[in-house]
Amino acid sequence: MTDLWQDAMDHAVSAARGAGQVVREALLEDRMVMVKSSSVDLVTQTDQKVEQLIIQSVKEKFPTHRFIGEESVAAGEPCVLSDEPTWIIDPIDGTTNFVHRFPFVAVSIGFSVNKQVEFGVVYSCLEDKMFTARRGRGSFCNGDPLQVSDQKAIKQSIIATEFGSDRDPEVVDKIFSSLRNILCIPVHGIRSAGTAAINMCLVASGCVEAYYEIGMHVWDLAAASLIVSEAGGVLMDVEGGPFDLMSRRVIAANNRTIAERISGEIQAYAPARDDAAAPGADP
Ligand SMILES: O=P(O)(O)O[C@H]1[C@H](O)[C@@H](O)[C@H](O)[C@@H](O)[C@@H]1O
Ligand SMILES: [Mg+2]
Ligand SMILES: [Mg+2]
Repeated sequence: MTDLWQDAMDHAVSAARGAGQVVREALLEDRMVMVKSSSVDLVTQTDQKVEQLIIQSVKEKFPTHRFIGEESVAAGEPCVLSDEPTWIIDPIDGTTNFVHRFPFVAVSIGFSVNKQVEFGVVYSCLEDKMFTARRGRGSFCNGDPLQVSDQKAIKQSIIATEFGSDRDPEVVDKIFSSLRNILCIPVHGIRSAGTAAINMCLVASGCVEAYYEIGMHVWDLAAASLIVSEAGGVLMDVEGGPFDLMSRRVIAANNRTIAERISGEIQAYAPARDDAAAPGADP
């Protein structure tokens, strides 16, 4: 059976590869760092350039498609997930890593129709790993199939998380309280790659059993969420409900038991949703 979105997915893979080349070249040069919501929420000209390169190339081939791009939203574009075919782009996931040359940086391209992710592409540019997933057809890394870990015991698990860019002491207290609870289960270890997309691809690859975070955005999650679920993993809200792409909260795990155990240890809070300012969104 022909796949309606195969052409778009092929384009996403080639756009991500091209973007990765730009990112690698930029790492050899001086990087001018700017800030967005706070002094630790970083952006560079490379983030902006890569996003524009991807969007322009898509517009030429798929002129009716819509976009949610991290740097476009930062520049004032609306963040609307409609039923229309929508490209959800994080040009550099791991900008802080990129700025410091910490070697985990990804280009993330998700594609949704009817608010459902149809394919996801995460290119870990420095490792040269191309993670892909097509809904219903599995997840792959450089063409090899991915499968989540079969570990059932959280006490024999590695859990990934991130600290984000919110430095409100109350939020930081909650982050540390959750981390303490999970570490003291006890688990084998806690890891942070510095990019949500790569953390989730590590879950899909079976290297870590779960990843959780509050505060990242739809562009960090869209592509990798499908890569996790197509590798056999589960996605859940941090309070145990269904995963919501726009809620800025996620647990991605190898199985439901581990996801639920983590959810029981998290001190949850609710940052403003990605669609909070969208027309018709709940206040
Ligand atoms: O801003 P970038 O580097 O695209 O994305 C990062 C998120 O902003 C941050 O909240 C998260 O902790 C980090 O993992 C993510 O990749
Ligand atoms: Mg990101
Ligand atoms: Mg980014």
